[in-house]
Amino acid sequence: MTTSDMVIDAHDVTLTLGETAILRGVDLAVARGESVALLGASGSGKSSLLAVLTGLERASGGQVTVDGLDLGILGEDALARARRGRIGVVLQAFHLLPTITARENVAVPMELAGHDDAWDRAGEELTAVGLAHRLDHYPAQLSGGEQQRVAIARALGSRPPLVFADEPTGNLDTATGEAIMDLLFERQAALGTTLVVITHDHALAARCGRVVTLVDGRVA
Ligand SMILES: Nc1ncnc2c1ncn2[C@@H]1O[C@H](COP(=O)(O)OP(=O)(O)OP(=O)(O)O)[C@@H](O)[C@H]1O
Repeated sequence: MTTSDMVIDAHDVTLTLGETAILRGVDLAVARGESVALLGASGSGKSSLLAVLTGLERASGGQVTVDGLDLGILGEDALARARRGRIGVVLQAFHLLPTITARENVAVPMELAGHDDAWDRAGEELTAVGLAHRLDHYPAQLSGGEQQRVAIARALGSRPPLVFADEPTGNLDTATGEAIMDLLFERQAALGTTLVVITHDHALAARCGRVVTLVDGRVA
């Protein structure tokens, strides 16, 4: 496989905050269209690695390339643009804006990513995740599972090549969580998206094509 087939190509990544070595030489290569679980116990460094791979935190050492862009050499503005266009994120706690509707929550990031037809596409995305009847609802009017469906529509709406799902079922009961993962994998397969699922849940991790385990800031 060539480097260009890799959506994530990280070499010897270190992250040191204060005196603490948090990531200690992480190597991670994820191919286009792959689904990979990043599995690890609490404190193993999953969130820190996510922050580095999404450009929210700069690595202290090593090289991080995402969709062909070397994050280490980008300025802040270019990093922010890269995040908007290339990376979608589904978080555990939904993180929808409470004062705007489901449709607006999906449309706003699409507009920021430069899509002229964001409003129509937001409607289509929400329909694709089974929420055609909830377009004008505010987050507080939606169940936890429905809010997570909105979060999936929002993350995949701009068709980023790479989507991270950080404990995407964490706030949900088992059946709802499984339905959310079914939906996420279904949309990933339909769109050919690369998906990285960050989790401490072995059963969830096993549903991904490959499992990468982090132990104490290193890939085990
Ligand atoms: N700003 C910081 N300064 C110093 N240490 C930190 C900082 N942020 C995180 N850490 C430490 O880095 C280690 C990894 O934390 P991280 O949040 O990445 O782990 P995690 O695997 O995501 O854990 P969890 O599943 O509990 O969210 C932990 O020991 C944590 O205490």
